Amino acid sequence: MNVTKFFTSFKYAFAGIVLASKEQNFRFHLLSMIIVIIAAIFTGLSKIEWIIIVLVIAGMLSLELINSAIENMVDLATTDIHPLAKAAKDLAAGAVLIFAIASVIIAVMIFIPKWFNLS
Ligand SMILES: Nc1ncnc2c1ncn2[C@@H]1O[C@H](COP(=O)(O)OP(=O)(O)OP(=O)(O)O)[C@@H](O)[C@H]1O
Repeated sequence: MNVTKFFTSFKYAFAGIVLASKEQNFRFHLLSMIIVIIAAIFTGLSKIEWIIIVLVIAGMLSLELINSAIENMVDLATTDIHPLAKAAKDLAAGAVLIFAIASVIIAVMIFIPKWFNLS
């Protein structure tokens, strides 16, 4: 195993996250993540609820990075207006939207019963 190559790939992966942090959508997700973590700390979650929250946050941020990567690849492939370019970008954006909706539903299912003593 090449240790130098292994750590270099970490450097590039981290550069990707830094690059994404300049985008408005990613910053919105980062802000949401901070709010959710603060809410989770004050609400008091079980271990399994924390696991779900961590998975949802990681999934959301990862999906946003993949969406940005697809947008960049499409822009690199063509500067023309093309239905396939539109489809690629819209499909990626759709994937982000589906996960975002699921994340909100999961957050509501975890937090609301605790806040209003419904569980
Ligand atoms: N080359 C293209 N051909 C056809 N439609 C395109 C093309 N590029 C973008 N579009 C359409 O315009 C929309 C906005 O494109 P844009 O490149 O601004 O992406 P975006 O989703 O707004 O990304 P960002 O997160 O950078 O704002 C896309 O979702 C797509 O529907």
